[in-house]
Amino acid sequence: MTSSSSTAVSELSIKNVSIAYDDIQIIKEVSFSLKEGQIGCLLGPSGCGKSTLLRAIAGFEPLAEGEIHIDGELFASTSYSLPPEQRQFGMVFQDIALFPHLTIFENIVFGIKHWSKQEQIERVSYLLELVGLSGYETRYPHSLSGGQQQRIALTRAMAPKPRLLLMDEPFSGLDTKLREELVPEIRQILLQEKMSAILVTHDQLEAFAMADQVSVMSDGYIHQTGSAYQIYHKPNTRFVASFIGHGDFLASVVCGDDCVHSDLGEIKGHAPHGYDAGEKIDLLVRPDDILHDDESNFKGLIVNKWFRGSHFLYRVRLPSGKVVYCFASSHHDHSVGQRIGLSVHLDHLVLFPRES
Ligand SMILES: Nc1ncnc2c1ncn2[C@@H]1O[C@H](COP(=O)(O)OP(=O)(O)OP(=O)(O)O)[C@@H](O)[C@H]1O
Repeated sequence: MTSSSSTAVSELSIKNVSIAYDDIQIIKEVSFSLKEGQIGCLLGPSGCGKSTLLRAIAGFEPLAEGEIHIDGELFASTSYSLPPEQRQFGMVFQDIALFPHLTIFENIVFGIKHWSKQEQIERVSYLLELVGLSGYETRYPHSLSGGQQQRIALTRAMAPKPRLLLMDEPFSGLDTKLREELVPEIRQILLQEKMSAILVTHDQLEAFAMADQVSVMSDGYIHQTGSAYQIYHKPNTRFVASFIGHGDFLASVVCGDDCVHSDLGEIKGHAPHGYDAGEKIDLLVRPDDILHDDESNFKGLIVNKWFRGSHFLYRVRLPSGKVVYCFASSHHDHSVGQRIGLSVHLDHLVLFPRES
């Protein structure tokens, strides 16, 4: 086999997949697809089933229901499973697991030893340049920093030109600063290689920085699959609304086809919301919907505050007694117990049926 015999771009389709351990359903009828060359993310709290779903895609878990296809070809169903080694997928894990006794070159060619020597040399040289580590061929893993080792782990997984790259919390062992640098860098590398990939993470900022589409999971279900913008601004369930970013639900009443009456007064949206006048609903309010404004007569009492460098995040008690988040520029340093002016910037109404 030569390097040209495998493809680096694939479309993945997960249809109605369920997975069970000892009759306990862990993954429940999940469906999503990933276009070729795109990066998807499975995002959710610990124990929601992200790794289980990723392992099933890799071929390590049997399906209790559903099908997995790559480019229209059946990879797994309840009665069939293409063996993992025949799927041509690459994998990167949190535990970097480079072989310590092998050089960087030997680590990277591990999955392409059947290629000709010349092809191996060209592939390693190309990939090392891509990840900014040209000339590291003869070094050993212990002489590399954590970020460099993770880049090599990625390089090793990409070397055979996998049809799909699966990454399970690959950045969680790295410190925050390094992660912030490395994540967008790796996204660029994957885009440049047009490599389809799926990232598992519980960190939403990492998901936002890496993925074209994010599937938000909870308790074995996928609640929503969409862009970072969609899941933040147009969450389709209460779970997504509260898991992604900060937010509060204000018990409100519909007062027209594009407006609601809430603790913030009457709020008019820019589009019809689909609820009937008089209906009781909950309105999602994000910190960036309520801004500190010295000129405003609408006041809130600060009950908590967090300095975030570029801004302050305040918890403020509204005149109604309800407590909400509020954004302020970092120069507006007020104390807990102080009353500050608030202005409401909310015209995209996200409403949910009232919970009793
Ligand atoms: N081999 C197994 N046998 C039985 N139950 C398992 C097995 N592997 C995982 N589970 C259970 O399945 C559920 C989902 O686990 P999974 O590791 O997929 O979650 P996760 O979202 O990746 O969590 P984390 O972010 O903590 O890694 C958990 O309740 C876990 O205890």
